[in-house]
Amino acid sequence: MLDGASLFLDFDGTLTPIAATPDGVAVDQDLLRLLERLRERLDGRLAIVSGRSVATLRELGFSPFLLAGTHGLEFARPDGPVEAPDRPAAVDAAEAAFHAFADDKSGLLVERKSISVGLHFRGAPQWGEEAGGLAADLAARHGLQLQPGKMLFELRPGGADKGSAVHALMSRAPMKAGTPLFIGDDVTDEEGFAAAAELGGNGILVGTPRETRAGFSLEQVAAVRHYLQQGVSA
Ligand SMILES: O=P(O)(O)OC[C@H]1O[C@H](O[C@H]2O[C@H](CO)[C@@H](O)[C@H](O)[C@H]2O)[C@H](O)[C@@H](O)[C@@H]1O
Repeated sequence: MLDGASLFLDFDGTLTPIAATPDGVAVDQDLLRLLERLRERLDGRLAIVSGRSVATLRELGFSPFLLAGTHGLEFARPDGPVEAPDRPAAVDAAEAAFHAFADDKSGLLVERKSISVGLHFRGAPQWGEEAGGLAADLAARHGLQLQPGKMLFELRPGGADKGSAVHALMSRAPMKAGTPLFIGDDVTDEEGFAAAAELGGNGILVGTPRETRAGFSLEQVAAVRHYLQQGVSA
């Protein structure tokens, strides 16, 4: 399936196991070398499509790759400038409200991102329902998009998702020369799977089986790594 593919890779939960906190993830040199070799084999048709900001993806080591960050709101060519909307004042207001809710509750964490903000409750799942209610209220009040994730509620500007990112990248070189294959684990990856299918490609869901628009599955991050390694050596 990798032959002739334009490969779209999610990051958290796909290329690296889920960690207790956003800062707890690590990107090893073996992974970066593997992705570089794969990109070479695919004539450049490899992109990382993540909920992380482009700035964070670059801090993690992905500067030399084609990137779509913040769930399709930001784009950057390898080592090139970042195309992104400005951070709206509404996101700052939501961030302040998240802090007012979270700062006196052990285990909750507010993640400030370039043009969005996340409220993580992995360290305090008992607050998940209330955190979701707050995030929904703030989304409605400030005209923001509510993006649920894994033990996480994010608020961001609307108008894009991982599906629109796939469509945008597939309209340009180098990705447009291949058939899209989207690999991801999260609900936010479903739009990516759907877009890949609309364009004649497919998706691979990583992790616990669920209703999905992906046609294939891999059970865990280690299996993704193995699959990509096979793609390089085939
Ligand atoms: O689209 P992705 O690359 O999968 O990014 C989605 C979000 O991932 C991060 O949060 C998730 O991973 C954390 C580290 O493993 C984990 O602690 C958290 O519970 C998960 O929700 C990241 O922090 C977010 O900014 C991304 O949007």
